Amino acid sequence: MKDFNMNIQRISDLPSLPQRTTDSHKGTFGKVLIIAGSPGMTGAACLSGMAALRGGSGLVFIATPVSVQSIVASVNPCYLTIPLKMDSEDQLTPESRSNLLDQLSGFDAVAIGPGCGQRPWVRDLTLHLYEKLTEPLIVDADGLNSLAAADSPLPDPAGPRILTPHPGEFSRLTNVSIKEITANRETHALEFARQRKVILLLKGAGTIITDGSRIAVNPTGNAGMATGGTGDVLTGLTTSLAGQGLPPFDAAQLGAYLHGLAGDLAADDLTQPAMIAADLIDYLPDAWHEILANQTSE
Ligand SMILES: NC(=O)C1=CN([C@@H]2O[C@H](COP(=O)(O)OP(=O)(O)OC[C@H]3O[C@@H](n4cnc5c(N)ncnc54)[C@H](O)[C@@H]3O)[C@@H](O)[C@H]2O)[C@@H](O)CC1
Ligand SMILES: Nc1ncnc2c1ncn2[C@@H]1O[C@H](COP(=O)(O)OP(=O)(O)O)[C@@H](O)[C@H]1O
Ligand SMILES: [Mg+2]
Repeated sequence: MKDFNMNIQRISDLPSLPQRTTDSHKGTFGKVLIIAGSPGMTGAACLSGMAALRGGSGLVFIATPVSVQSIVASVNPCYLTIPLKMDSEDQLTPESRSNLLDQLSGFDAVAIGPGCGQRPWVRDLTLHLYEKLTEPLIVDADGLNSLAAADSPLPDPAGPRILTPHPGEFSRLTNVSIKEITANRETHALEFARQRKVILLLKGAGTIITDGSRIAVNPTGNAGMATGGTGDVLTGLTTSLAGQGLPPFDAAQLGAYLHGLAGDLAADDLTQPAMIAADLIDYLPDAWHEILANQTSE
């Protein structure tokens, strides 16, 4: 039985936004960590970090391999970076791993996966965080591929989890073909979220957000967003909203809505063929304007 009780018809259907009182400070809007990037895929780390900033986070940290830390850090001065040091087996050195894990409780939300590559350290860290992290964890891209490659069945997670696969990543996670997933998106999404006790955000035209019982189909977005890096932007945005204290379902739903709205505004100005993922970052302020204006007027 399909339960589409969460379709957004009006902006006022959206989850409530984090409120900004005059005495707010950086800590009010969350401190988030995004574990992302690798040689050749530093863009994914930068895009998700910048999206988290434009999502309203107070502080954004990007943990990235030390070999690309200066590249990532050079792209935007507003986020901070944490170096990940690897050993000869391409695992985190014990010092680097404990340094990172010791800091985790200080973050309000953590993301792993964009541009990480399918490396031993990514698999080890993703599985550890997925099982043990008590804060919200957003798993995307190579984090999802790590979960899919896990030998044993996924454990029940210790905290809220938001998984953000596109159909290709979801096919790896479920061993269901992309064709079958695309033909029965809601059924497969509901079942996965219910079985794994996670929030699933299944990307595509009409992104689905479900916790296994509620389901929302995102009405914003367009085919101009079929360009590399737009999913990395969504990861940053969703992580930012979760880090600002939105319940995970709401963070995913509002993240998808804002992301697609920025895409629609970008397409109006730039055309669908010409828009790129970085434009979504530039159009997020306009998307926020539209949502904030409507929230006060309705
Ligand atoms: N500038 C950068 O640094 C970028 C880095 N990226 C990273 O590249 C890595 C690989 O991710 P990719 O997604 O590119 O590669 P994947 O191999 O995971 O996924 C691409 C394949 O998934 C399938 N697919 C995706 N969306 C689909 C849909 N809506 N319907 C049907 N099939 C669909 C297609 O077969 C497609 O070829 C990730 O770590 C990602 O974060 C990408 O995000 C692109 C930009
Ligand atoms: N035709 C489309 N209509 C609406 N949104 C789309 C369309 N094609 C792609 N998108 C959106 O673009 C993003 C692509 O994510 P993903 O494939 O992970 O990109 P990347 O990994 O390159 O960053 C998703 O949010 C998806 O919903
Ligand atoms: Mg992606």
